[in-house]
Amino acid sequence: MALLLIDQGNSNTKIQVRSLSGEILQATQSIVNFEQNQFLQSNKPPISHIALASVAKAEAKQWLKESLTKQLGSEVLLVEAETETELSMPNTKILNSYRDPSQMGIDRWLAVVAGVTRYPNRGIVIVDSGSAVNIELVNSNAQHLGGYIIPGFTAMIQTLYNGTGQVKVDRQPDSYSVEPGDKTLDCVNNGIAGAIVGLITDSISRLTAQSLAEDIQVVMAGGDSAKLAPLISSPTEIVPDLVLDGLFQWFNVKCI
Ligand SMILES: Nc1ncnc2c1ncn2[C@@H]1O[C@H](COP(=O)(O)OP(=O)(O)OP(=O)(O)O)[C@@H](O)[C@H]1O
Ligand SMILES: CC(C)(CO)[C@@H](O)C(=O)NCCC(=O)O
Ligand SMILES: [K+]
Repeated sequence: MALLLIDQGNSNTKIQVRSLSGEILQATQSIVNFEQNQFLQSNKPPISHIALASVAKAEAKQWLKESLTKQLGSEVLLVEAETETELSMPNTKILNSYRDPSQMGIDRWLAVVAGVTRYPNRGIVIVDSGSAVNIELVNSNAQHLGGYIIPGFTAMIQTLYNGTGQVKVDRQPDSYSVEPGDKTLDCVNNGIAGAIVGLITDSISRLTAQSLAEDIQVVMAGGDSAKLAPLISSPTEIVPDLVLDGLFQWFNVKCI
């Protein structure tokens, strides 16, 4: 018996097959063609449960849900953000800041589930830098204090490229700097890196002030985390599969 976990983002869909005890048996970054998908056809042990966390457009989510049921013959459990979620550790539940949790992207909530599971009783700032960058502030009582959503690096570059006559930067550097630039390329790249790093740094300061904690842990996921992490002065851990880890924790508590 195995569990299929899916994180459908706005650009990529990450997938893992795990045993019911959490061991990762298979992992892949994308599924394009279900009918020919070796990944889903070669599964041993057979998949008994499917959990889907999606922030994609309604049609893409529906297509994925239907394709999975057709291909694998199991119902798909569609996971959604909620007011509070019990964790596997005793007496720990995470509390949502959203008045209407149905408006919160499930990837954000699962990142909080995974972050608190990794760092219970600790103030955490979670940064997921993908198509969008979202930042979550969580205090040491597992209360989500709110967060931020800004365009990702690529989206910011594209906005300048499309919206101006002369700011035609079309590539990102291999590493980020926040030094003031002396040519267009550096002004744009360092400016965008500075905007993201500045918001992360401000989030750390806010959480420190609000929760009277000094040892804030930063947890990062998403395509830009390796480039952003060196610019953050607080302890930082990169957890590439943070959302899938959270999805497993969620399933483990609710369904196993
Ligand atoms: N080699 C790379 N290839 C693609 N993107 C990269 C690479 N290196 C860094 N990036 C950055 O990673 C971002 C994509 O990150 P990620 O793969 O986490 O996005 P995503 O899965 O589309 O996010 P979402 O969950 O929002 O859909 C790009 O916007 C880009 O800024
Ligand atoms: C912010 C993103 C795009 C990050 O993937 C996603 O979590 C989302 O679509 N959220 C919905 C809006 C919200 O969380 O308030
Ligand atoms: K993101």
